[in-house]
Amino acid sequence: MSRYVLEATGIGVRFGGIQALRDARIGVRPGEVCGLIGPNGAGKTTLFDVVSGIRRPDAGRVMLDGTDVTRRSPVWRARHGMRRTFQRQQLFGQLTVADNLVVAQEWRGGGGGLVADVLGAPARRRRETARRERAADVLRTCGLDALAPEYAGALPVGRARMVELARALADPPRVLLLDEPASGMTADERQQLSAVIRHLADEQGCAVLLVEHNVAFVMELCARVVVLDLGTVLAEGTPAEVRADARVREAYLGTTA
Ligand SMILES: Nc1ncnc2c1ncn2[C@@H]1O[C@H](COP(=O)(O)OP(=O)(O)OP(=O)(O)O)[C@@H](O)[C@H]1O
Repeated sequence: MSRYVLEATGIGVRFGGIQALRDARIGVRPGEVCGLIGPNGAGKTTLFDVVSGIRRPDAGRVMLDGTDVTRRSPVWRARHGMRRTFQRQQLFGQLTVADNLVVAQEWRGGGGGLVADVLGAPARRRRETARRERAADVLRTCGLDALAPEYAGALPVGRARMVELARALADPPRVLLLDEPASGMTADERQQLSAVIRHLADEQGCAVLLVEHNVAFVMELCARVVVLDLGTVLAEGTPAEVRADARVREAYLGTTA
């Protein structure tokens, strides 16, 4: 089995008197879809924040492709192929769906700076065209092409969530972190979401880690599931192994699956 492209080990995070994470760990391999589940307050979002670089842990380390990135910024991690979405939507509501995806590629710079922007230098225009084409491709992959000219702020929640995913894909990620991607989606939308995530993992070798409260969705999509409880890993394995685990049933699944 291939090694982890993303691995966090021994992670500890404390908020005042609350030990949110204690010796927590998570790893994802290229082409793997891994689910992170657990009861409210288990520490899932905190672990996500540590992995994506938003929060520095008090203990432990995060490795990306064999490099210790524990002290690297979220931007540095993004430049090295890591993308994430958030529980709360982060789209630019006054921009169209297509423009949201174009903007997501702007961090690479346009080439030539402000002067090139103002003068409309050919290299700048070519880059803009390439970004628009890339945006159109990703929207097609996500089944969103019809929404390209719509304002992102006017979309129903399930569609907006899908656009968030599309935006995270505008620059092809090697590691994708999805926080509650299916929340607010209809059953059809969830199915479409699953298909896009599977395509990313299977065809592009992307490593996907997702936090999701919809346990049925996780169990169907993910090859491996990690269960967090009280800030530490309670169990880990295939969906069938996790479902059969007595401690997991007692702490979590007993009431939800
Ligand atoms: N900024 C913060 N300040 C203080 N305590 C926090 C903070 N963020 C999280 N916590 C606490 O840390 C623990 C883990 O929270 P976290 O949000 O990571 O859990 P979660 O598993 O994502 O929960 P949920 O499923 O409800 O989103 C909880 O006890 C929470 O109250």
